[in-house]
Amino acid sequence: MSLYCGTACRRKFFWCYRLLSTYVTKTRYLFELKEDDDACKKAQQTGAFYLFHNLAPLLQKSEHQYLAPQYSLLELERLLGNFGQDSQILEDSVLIGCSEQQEAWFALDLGLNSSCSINASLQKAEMETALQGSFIKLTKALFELNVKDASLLSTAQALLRWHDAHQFCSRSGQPTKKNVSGSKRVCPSNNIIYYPQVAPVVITLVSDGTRCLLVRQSSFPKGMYSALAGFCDIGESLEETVRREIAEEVGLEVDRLYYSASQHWPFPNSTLMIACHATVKPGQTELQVNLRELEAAAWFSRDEVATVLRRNNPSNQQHSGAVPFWLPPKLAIAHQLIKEWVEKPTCSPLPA
Ligand SMILES: NC(=O)c1ccc[n+]([C@@H]2O[C@H](COP(=O)([O-])OP(=O)(O)OC[C@H]3O[C@@H](n4cnc5c(N)ncnc54)[C@H](O)[C@@H]3O)[C@@H](O)[C@H]2O)c1
Ligand SMILES: [Mg+2]
Repeated sequence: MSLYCGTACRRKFFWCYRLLSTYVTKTRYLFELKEDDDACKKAQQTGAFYLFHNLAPLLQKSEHQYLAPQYSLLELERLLGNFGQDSQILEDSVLIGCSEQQEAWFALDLGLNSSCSINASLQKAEMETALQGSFIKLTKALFELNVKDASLLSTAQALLRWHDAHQFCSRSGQPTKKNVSGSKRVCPSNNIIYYPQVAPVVITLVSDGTRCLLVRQSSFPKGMYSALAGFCDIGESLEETVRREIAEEVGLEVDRLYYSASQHWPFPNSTLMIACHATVKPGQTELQVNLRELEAAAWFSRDEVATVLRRNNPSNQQHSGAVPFWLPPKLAIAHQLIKEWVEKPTCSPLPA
């Protein structure tokens, strides 16, 4: 096919373009911004910025939840000017998404010490006053954000953290340079390209048919039980990770395995949580808890779990000195997995 195919072809392209869904158009636009530094710089002119300070997002408290305010490039430049700061810090911003109307969204950390920002450590309290908000740890705020902001800020924090931790090439020791969107970093001395990393983690709700297995680590908030989770080792398939983790942590052998859903999880670093249901053979349910990994593990009936899901707020629970039993909050995939088990006793098997 020749490169130039005339009016008919242009018309065809026009119709193809018109037929693209909003989702596809948005995805193609984001792809262009990731690849093309000039296009991304242009998008910053009309884009919106979310602010962080040492990886804590700037939030404003409304009646029942936190809201994440956005700022235009002009507003940011004015703000930086008021604080006597160089607008060079804007080069540290990372692309985190865009609206359906193709307004690009960026995240910028005003408190991290980055190689390309001269005065990166701005006064936190003064910034908060000027911005009429507070920089709040994501571990505290995540569950009080709407779904869209929770997802955007999780992505933003993961990307900002990755850039902060990958300032130097692990081969040459030289400073790496980020592209405008922040989708990669390159070592100018040897052209090695570094891409943001995600660690795959499986999270599995094990059932014996009538009961499910819930576990707790000593690091969990008091009284909270969750499904069993573990990082994938190099060389493993997801199925192998599930079998190994369950054997390692509670001494059980998996009989059948079903995929459920997945979720990006920002804590403690960026992980991709892959959620599964698993069953063990009837009669092979005796737990041998690995106390190096877990503080406790136990079987719970459907009724017990359903009751806890209905009143799942530790502070609402009336208890006479006893530690309340509760489950992870709605936003966590563990919650969705447990709810799915309570509502749908049988799940469809993983497609071959
Ligand atoms: N979103 C949810 O609903 C949910 C629920 C439970 C756990 N999680 C997340 O799952 C993750 C893994 O759970 P776990 O702690 O039981 O895993 P785990 O059972 O694999 O134990 C953690 C240990 O694995 C090792 N490890 C191997 N690869 C690692 C890597 N890439 N990063 C960090 N440590 C690594 C470390 O020694 C670490 O102490 C945790 O980060 C936790 O935040 C999320
Ligand atoms: Mg684990």
